[in-house]
Amino acid sequence: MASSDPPEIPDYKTEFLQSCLSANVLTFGNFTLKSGRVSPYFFNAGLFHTGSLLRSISTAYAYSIIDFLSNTQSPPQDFDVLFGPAYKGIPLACATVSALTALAPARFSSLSYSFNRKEAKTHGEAGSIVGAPLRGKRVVIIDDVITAGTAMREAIGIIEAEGGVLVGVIVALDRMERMPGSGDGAADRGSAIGEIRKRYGVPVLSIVTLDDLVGLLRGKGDEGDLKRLEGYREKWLATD
Ligand SMILES: O=P(O)(O)OC[C@H]1O[C@H](OP(=O)(O)OP(=O)(O)O)[C@H](O)[C@@H]1O
Ligand SMILES: O=C(O)c1cc(=O)[nH]c(=O)[nH]1
Repeated sequence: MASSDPPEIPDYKTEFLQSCLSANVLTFGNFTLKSGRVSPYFFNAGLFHTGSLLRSISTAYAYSIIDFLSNTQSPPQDFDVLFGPAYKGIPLACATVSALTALAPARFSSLSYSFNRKEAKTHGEAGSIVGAPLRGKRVVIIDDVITAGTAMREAIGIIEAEGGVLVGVIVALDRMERMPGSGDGAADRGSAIGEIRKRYGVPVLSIVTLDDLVGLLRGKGDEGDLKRLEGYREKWLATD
C-alpha cells in the first residue's frame, strides 16, 4: 500500500458505508443540523427502515462492540443495557441487542434494551422509560451521530436520574467535528465525542468516521460532493 493511500478498514465497515450510500442514509446537499451548523452531508438513520437495512446497521454496531471488547482489557468488559435515546436511537437499540445475541448468544442473551419517551406517559405503567429499568445497571448508549452532544448529554442525564451507570457510548458515524458553540472559530476546539470521553471516562465507539467516508468516496463518488465534504472537514475538524 502506498503511504498516501487511506488506511484499510475492515470489510464490515466498508459494507456498512456502501449500504448507507445506496439507501441514501448518507446524503449530500445543504443540511441545517440540530446545533444550527450547516453541513454539506447528513446521516439519516431513519432511512434504515427495511428488514435488511436494519439488519445491516445493527450487525455493524454489533461487530464494532464485539471488536472493541475483544481488543481491550480496559473496562467495560460487560454491560447490562443498551439505551437508545428517542427517537432514532430506539430501533437501533432494539435491533442491536438482537444482533449481538445472534452473533454471541453465550455473552449477550441477557442483554436488555431501554429507551426514553420524549413526553412522559401519565396513565398505565406511566413514566418515561420503556424496556429495562436502569437502576444499578451498566448502560451503553447507542445513537446515530453526535455533533454538539446535546442529545447525548440529555441521554446521560436520563440514565443518571434513573440510577444507571454510563459505561460506554456507540454511534454509527463519528463526524469528527468541533463542537458547535461560542468558540466555533477557535482552532483548539475539541469534539463532543472527546468531551464525553474526558468527562465520563468511558469509551465512545463509532462504526465509521468521516475519514472512512472520504476515503471511500475518493475516486468513486461525485467530485463536487467530495470537494465540499473535504472543505467542511478542513473547516471544522476537531483537534481530538
Ligand atoms: O449532538 P447533537 O447536536 O445533539 O446532534 C445529534 C442528535 O441529533 C439528532 O437527533 P434529534 O434530537 O434531532 O432527534 P430524533 O432522533 O428524534 O431525530 C441525531 O439523531 C442525534 O441524536
Ligand atoms: O447534527 C445533527 O443534528 C445531525 C447530523 C447528522 O448527520 N444526522 C442527524 O440525524 N443529525
